[in-house]
Amino acid sequence: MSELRLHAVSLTYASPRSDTPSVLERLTLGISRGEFVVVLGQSGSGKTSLLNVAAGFLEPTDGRVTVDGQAVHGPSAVRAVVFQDDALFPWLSARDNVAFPLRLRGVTRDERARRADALLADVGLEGQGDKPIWALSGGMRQRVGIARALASDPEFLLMDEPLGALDAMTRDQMQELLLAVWSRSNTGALLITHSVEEALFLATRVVVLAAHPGRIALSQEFDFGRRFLAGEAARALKSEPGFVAAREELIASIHQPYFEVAA
Ligand SMILES: Nc1ncnc2c1ncn2[C@@H]1O[C@H](COP(=O)(O)OP(=O)(O)OP(=O)(O)O)[C@@H](O)[C@H]1O
Repeated sequence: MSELRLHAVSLTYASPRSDTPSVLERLTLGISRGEFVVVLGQSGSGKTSLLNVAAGFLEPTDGRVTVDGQAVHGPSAVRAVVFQDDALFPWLSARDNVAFPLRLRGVTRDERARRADALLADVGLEGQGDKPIWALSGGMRQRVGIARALASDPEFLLMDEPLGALDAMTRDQMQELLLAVWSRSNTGALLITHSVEEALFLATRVVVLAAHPGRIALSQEFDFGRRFLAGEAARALKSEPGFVAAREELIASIHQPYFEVAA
């Protein structure tokens, strides 16, 4: 089983001051294919920094990042990233946005269009390929972003607040879609969110970061998402006593002093 792993990763942003504190300190975290890891933590606890290190956008100051034990440096198609603001090319159609990574890989024009349309259908946008980006709603744009990330056939899907800008109803629908896409694509997912409910619903494992310096304060497994995929209703799961109790415990843990655990 393929694994993306951060080994004792520390990160300090370059600063002229020598006493700049670490943003991440000796943080160890593994994400296997088939796992859905969701990271919670107070603002400034280092969540985005952690994702940027995992994606290869930032090189750790200390420690290392591996995929299947092999050290990785820099971004790669194996670790696809979905951003909060979708980061699409506004002058291209939905299809051409999704096809873009395929174009970089030299896939022929017809094959690109065929695969892009299939990926759009996978995220519920069948027949919408010709639409320009500006004609799509926020939720639809985010779906195009997810389809584009999947186009490179990644092993890992890294998502920084992908649903943060959406209204509550669209966000609920997109959570369900994310679970379906994750399950079908058999990727390892790493998602950052400020929503404890979203974390609980999606995650096979929730990781809470403690701040200053960013480190893992809590790592706990859940199965609400898997139960949803097995046919249970989302609303029923989210109002279950076990879900509500876990939500309250996670909220409390985000605001507490911590001891360190390895994930
Ligand atoms: N490019 C940068 N240069 C210097 N410091 C940075 C940079 N990016 C982030 N930081 C600092 O690193 C710390 C962690 O930031 P990060 O964005 O990773 O936290 P976060 O948990 O994602 O926060 P939020 O929930 O508000 O998005 C913060 O103190 C932030 O000010």
